[in-house]
Amino acid sequence: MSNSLVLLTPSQMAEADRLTISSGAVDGYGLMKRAGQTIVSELLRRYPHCNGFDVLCGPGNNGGDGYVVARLLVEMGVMVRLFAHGSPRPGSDAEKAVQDCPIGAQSLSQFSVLQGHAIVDAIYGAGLSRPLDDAVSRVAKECRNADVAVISVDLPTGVSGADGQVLGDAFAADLTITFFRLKPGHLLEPGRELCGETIVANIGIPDSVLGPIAPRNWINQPPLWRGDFPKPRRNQHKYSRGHATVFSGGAFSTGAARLAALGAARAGAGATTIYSPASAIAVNAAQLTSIMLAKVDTVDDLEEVISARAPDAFVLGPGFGLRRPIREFAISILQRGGGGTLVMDADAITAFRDEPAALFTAIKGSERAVVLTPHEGEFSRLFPDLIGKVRLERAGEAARVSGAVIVLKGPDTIIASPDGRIAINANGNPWLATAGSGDVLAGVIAGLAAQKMPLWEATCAGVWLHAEAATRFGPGLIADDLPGLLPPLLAELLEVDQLL
Ligand SMILES: NC(=O)C1=CN([C@@H]2O[C@H](COP(=O)(O)OP(=O)(O)OC[C@H]3O[C@@H](n4cnc5c(N)ncnc54)[C@H](O)[C@@H]3O)[C@@H](O)[C@H]2O)[C@@H](O)CC1
Ligand SMILES: [K+]
Repeated sequence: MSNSLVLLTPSQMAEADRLTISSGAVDGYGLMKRAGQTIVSELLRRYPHCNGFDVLCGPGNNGGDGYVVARLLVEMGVMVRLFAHGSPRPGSDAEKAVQDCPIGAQSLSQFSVLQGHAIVDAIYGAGLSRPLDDAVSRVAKECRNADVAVISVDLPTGVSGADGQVLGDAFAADLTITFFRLKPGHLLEPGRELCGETIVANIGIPDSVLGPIAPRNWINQPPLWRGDFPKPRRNQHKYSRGHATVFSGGAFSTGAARLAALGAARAGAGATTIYSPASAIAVNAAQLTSIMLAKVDTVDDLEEVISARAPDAFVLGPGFGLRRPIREFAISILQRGGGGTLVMDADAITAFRDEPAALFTAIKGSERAVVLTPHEGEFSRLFPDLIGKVRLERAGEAARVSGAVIVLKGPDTIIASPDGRIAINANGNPWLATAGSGDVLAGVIAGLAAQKMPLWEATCAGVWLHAEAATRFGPGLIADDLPGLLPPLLAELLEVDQLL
């Protein structure tokens, strides 16, 4: 699993600093000087024409980075105005940085925006622990409302590195420079938006510190799961490649199932079948070519089709409707042995709002693995106890409570495994906010799971592929386009030139 995709919480980052310092490789002030040096290089490269920099320093090490930046800029003859909020603890690295800084600081309360100056925000970073006080909020607001470039050190002051939430108020940066690894707050909204462009600087912390830290959060990018991505083999037949199935809604709502089925088939399932109620068979039949069709109205019908040809994956929920026996279908699939995966989306999630515990018990007692793909509304129906917690915590807790892989959908989709691993998706885009796109996603995940890709990895891959397809298509995307956009992405992932 790729080391470069690791996300570190602020406390894990503090541990990375501590391990680096205790290894003797570099001391704390040395790390701070390297951080300051990197920031200054970026400032000079990106803002060569500004009249000067206003460096705003807090009382901790984030402020310490700011004092190093101010010193280096002054030494280069650049105009600097320095503003301090609180003073560093005696004996701290930040205090050393103050002592080495050739210019004095005014109080932050004296600050007002000066046209032509860029702002270096070094008030709080990883140590932010409570809402900003009025003095800092006022400056954050003034900078947000002014036409001025803001460069934030580590994180925009006010944004929590742990979860991207705003504590009281926050700066909105054009550029955020963080160190060693991204933090969840750089990817989770609203933090991501407030960071502007984010870059990760190497300040000499060795990758070896990640061993003892054992991180559990990652950015969702192909190196996270490429090694598990299903590779077709010459000796496979269609069923051994993986059989995915999708439950259709009634005659007036069959499209969602077809979108999911096409998603599964394009993701590489060798065979895909739609289980349709008798009332919708004619509508489905008229629209399907390579996708197979079977009649399923009752739990008995379901048992029969499963016995005839045990599927590797099921998609239940999209367009299904709540008046038909959706809970019974879910429970029947879970209680029947046979392995494989059940992807539950939309109505399949909502159907259990009055008895979520019954679903979780069935999932935990089942031989099958489950993925739940709720958006926020569906999530709160199934996990009302978790309302009020931040998204990252909610997704992780929901996975533990339910025993399912959770895809908490949004601009920053989170994929949480019951074993505690979490990936945050970073390639989401506005084009995906279109009817039916979630149905395709459920199908793609089922298609990958049907090929025996490990489930959390399959889910991460599905979320990434789905978003990447939309990004490459851009404006005008409708969900019908998505399955057809997958082949070139698969070709890249599989490096087909080398495969055959
Ligand atoms: N050796 C290290 O640990 C390194 C740390 N670095 C910098 O150090 C930063 C973390 O430093 P710190 O842990 O000192 O934390 P911060 O500098 O972010 O915060 C300082 C302290 O302010 C107080 N505080 C937090 N929120 C507050 C609020 N809203 N109002 C008033 N006071 C508040 C807390 O007691 C906190 O410890 C990173 O963001 C990074 O910029 C870098 O210099 C690289 C090396
Ligand atoms: K900051």
